[in-house]
Amino acid sequence: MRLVIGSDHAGFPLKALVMEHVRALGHEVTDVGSYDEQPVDFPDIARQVTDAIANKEADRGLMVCGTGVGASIAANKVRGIRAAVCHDVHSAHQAVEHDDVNVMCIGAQIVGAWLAKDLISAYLRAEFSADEDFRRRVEKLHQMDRERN
Ligand SMILES: O=C(CO)[C@H](O)[C@H](O)[C@H](O)COP(=O)(O)O
Repeated sequence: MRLVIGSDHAGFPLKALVMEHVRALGHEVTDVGSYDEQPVDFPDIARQVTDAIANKEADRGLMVCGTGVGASIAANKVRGIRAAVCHDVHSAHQAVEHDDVNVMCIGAQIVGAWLAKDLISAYLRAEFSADEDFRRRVEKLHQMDRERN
């Protein structure tokens, strides 16, 4: 899978740690920053992550900010993006299986490196279910997207 990964300053240390894990799992990673702990606004990074997905340069995204909250709010502003904060392994795979989440957001102030790696493994392993109930619900999300101003 082609993964685009981004963080703000608060997420940078954890992003640096987990990137190696993502590559070790055999995925291609594009890092859109930040590249150090200088303050940067998470919406700017979210835009780069979501652009890569919208332009089909990446299949899914991963964002790391302090809590994951700001990153998910920003990413969800973009058509076609279904972002979620996932801080437990069950949510990390079910978000994809049921809701076709394409940007997982994690908080570097909330989870440590080992849990982050487990969350990312679960997220990247998961695939959107063929179950018609889940497909119908996500289609309704697409419809809401189309109706946005
Ligand atoms: O968690 C975040 C947004 O939901 C951000 O990463 C920041 O940690 C948070 O906004 C605090 O900002 P600060 O500039 O790091 O104090």
